[in-house]
Amino acid sequence: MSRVVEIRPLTAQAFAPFGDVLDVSGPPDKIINQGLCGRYHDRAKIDVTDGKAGISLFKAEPRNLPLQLDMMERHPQGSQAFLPMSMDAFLVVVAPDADGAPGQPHAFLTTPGQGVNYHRGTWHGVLTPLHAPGLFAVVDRIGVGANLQEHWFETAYTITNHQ
Ligand SMILES: NC(=O)N[C@@H](O)C(=O)O
Ligand code: NI
Repeated sequence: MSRVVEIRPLTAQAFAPFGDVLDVSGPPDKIINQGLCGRYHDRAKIDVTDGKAGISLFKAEPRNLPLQLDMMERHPQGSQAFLPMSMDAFLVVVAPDADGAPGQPHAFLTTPGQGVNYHRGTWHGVLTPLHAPGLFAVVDRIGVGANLQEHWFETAYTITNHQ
């Protein structure tokens, strides 16, 4: 079984088993502010137990491709959304659960301005910008107690895009 994962363009359909895609493709749900703003209303499921939803900022180092994926993680007590604060694509890696560990990873490239919201318990790679400044707003659980399960692969996957 190849440990090479090809990056594909992110689509809401392909990502649906793992979470929500946030973007302004298509018409807005509401026009507000005297017709000067489109509201894309309630587009992601925030799901938190034993705590509250909070907004944090992440400033992450950009990575180069191909990427060695050594670890995936999940948050059993809450969803986690990454909303870019720059118009740069970033890498999103997710996997189904396979008996308590990540199954086959899937790698996606966002389009500039797209964000993602991992559903509670979705295996994912850590935030992986591909361009500076790597600045994101993050909406996730603020609470006490552990909310992070990591899985370190014995053999890393290689995340690549041949473009
Ligand atoms: N641990 C943390 O706050 N960040 C990770 O959850 C991540 O997905 O980047
Ligand atoms: Ni996370």
